[in-house]
Amino acid sequence: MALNGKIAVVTGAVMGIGKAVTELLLQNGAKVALLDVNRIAGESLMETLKKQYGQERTLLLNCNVESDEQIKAALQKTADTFGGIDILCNNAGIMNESTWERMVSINLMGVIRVTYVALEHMSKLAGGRGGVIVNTASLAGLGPLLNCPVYTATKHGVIGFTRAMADASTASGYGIRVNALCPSFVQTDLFTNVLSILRQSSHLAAATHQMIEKFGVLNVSEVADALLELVTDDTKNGEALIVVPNERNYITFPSILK
Ligand SMILES: NC(=O)c1ccc[n+]([C@@H]2O[C@H](COP(=O)([O-])OP(=O)(O)OC[C@H]3O[C@@H](n4cnc5c(N)ncnc54)[C@H](O)[C@@H]3O)[C@@H](O)[C@H]2O)c1
Ligand SMILES: CCCCC[C@H](O)/C=C/C=C\C=C\C=C\[C@@H](O)[C@@H](O)CCCC(=O)O
Repeated sequence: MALNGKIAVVTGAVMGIGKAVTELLLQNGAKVALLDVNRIAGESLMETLKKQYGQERTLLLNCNVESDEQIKAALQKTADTFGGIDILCNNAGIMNESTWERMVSINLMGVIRVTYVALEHMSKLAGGRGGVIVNTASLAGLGPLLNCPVYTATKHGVIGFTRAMADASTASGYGIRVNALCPSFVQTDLFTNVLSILRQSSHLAAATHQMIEKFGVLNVSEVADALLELVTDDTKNGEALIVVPNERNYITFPSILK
């Protein structure tokens, strides 16, 4: 998929990975609707983006992915403003085991909610143009992070949902590719905040720090570049792309599961 003129929706767009994804999509000629709950950071980012990319290529929408009503309004506003939706980046997510039910509602259910509403705009069966959906999972979606079992479950769920939706799209003729992005640790507020929480539960902190040593820490640009590959490579559907520093690999799932 060539990005010039394409219309993208990014959730969790104003900080961290989502901000880097938004900027990379704009650099490649797309229009971007930024969906987020952080108004202050969003308004500050929009000032920068409008100066760099003009007034017409970005749209900031206050949207909590826990709210079906807000999601429907945001995607309708995007379609009305830009003329449709070609790309969806389900990126919004949190890491807080002490509010695990909210984390499930955002990390997994949020991906499901936004995907289902986006199908009404993107699917060729609904009069859409087709397109691509990339869900930000995690390396913790492929293997356990012992200090955050519920987070691990949400990311495993994102990958399962992604692969099932990819198969459903192919079988149904939606014309939509659906892929998962699985970064290791990334230098963002989410990562920094978790490290500070971990200090309070030292019995697991050591093991987590060993994993950080093992997998390394990515910068957000490396993650955004990997997402761009999933968006632009029309051969990718139902894939899970692992991203670690200086390396990217597509996971091969057991053939019995294909
Ligand atoms: N940082 C990492 O180590 C890492 C690694 C792998 C995957 N991930 C995943 O990447 C995604 C982005 O994480 P990040 O590290 O950039 O985090 P971040 O905290 O830097 O940014 C997350 C963004 O999502 C927004 N957000 C949070 N809850 C929301 C909601 N209910 N509705 C809408 N927006 C909401 C926040 O306001 C923020 O702008 C998450 O899904 C996370 O699980 C992060
Ligand atoms: C503590 C910060 C939370 C960040 C969450 C974010 O999604 C990042 C996750 C990054 C890496 C996850 C790694 C999971 C690894 C498991 O699959 C397991 O294989 C680890 C085994 C480690 C070892 O000792 O070999």
